[in-house]
Amino acid sequence: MNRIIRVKDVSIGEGPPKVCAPMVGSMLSSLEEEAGIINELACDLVEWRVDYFSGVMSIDSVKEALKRINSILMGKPLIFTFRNKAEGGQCEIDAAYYQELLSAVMQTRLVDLVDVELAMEESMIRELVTTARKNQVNVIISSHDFNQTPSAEKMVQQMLKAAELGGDIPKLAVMPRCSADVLALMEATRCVKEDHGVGPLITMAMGGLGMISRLAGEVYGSDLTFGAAKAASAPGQIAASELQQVIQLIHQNMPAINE
Ligand SMILES: O=C1C[C@@](O)(C(=O)O)C[C@@H](O)[C@@H]1O
Repeated sequence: MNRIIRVKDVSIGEGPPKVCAPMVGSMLSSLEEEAGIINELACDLVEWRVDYFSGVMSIDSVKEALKRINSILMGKPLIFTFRNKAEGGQCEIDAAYYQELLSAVMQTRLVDLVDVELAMEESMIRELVTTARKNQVNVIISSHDFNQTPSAEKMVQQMLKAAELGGDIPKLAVMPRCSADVLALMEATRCVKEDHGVGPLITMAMGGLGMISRLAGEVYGSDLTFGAAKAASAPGQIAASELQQVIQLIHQNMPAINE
């Protein structure tokens, strides 16, 4: 399944890792401002972290905001993410509303990718994947651990499970406690990509210790990384423009083996 996902004119899974800037505004006015800033940034995609939005409990408000955001963003592919508190998000919603929200948003066809958490019930994940397919939306299936880094074996299993459930892009974010944890995240990513042939992938070790993983994805197999526009959405995220410079530097020096 190691393939290339094409969203608008961005190819995820080939060339240098793509840079995604998160939008974290709580009001429509701040989201509009962020979308304007992102238009000027050297980033490839945008993520709307809707768990930061004050209108998140109204599907109509979310749809309205989505239309507005889309009209400002000049064709950059959009990832729609509701991040539950247990996985580092701002608030918690029940499973039924999570499904209703994501399904309604996919049906607008105003998003290119949607983030679905691996911790959700399997049956719900499969239903969301079916809705995504019907609406030509790609699915990221994600898992986050803000406290620790699981064993490399467990991380491999999590990514393979995400792919088995129909995810187009498995994603894993973990918190390293030592340099061995950072290396374990990288090794797990390499193993899923090279030994199991599954990809594209998005992985990162968070915090300062993990920052190298946000820069060096092309070396070990992560195809997309998050860089801050107005504000960071996770520990260890650096400014998207600085991130892009380092990614391009690494890319220019990569041997042809990864071309
Ligand atoms: O899952 C992720 C990755 C992330 O947590 C990071 O560490 O950059 C940032 C989030 O906005 C995104 O949804």
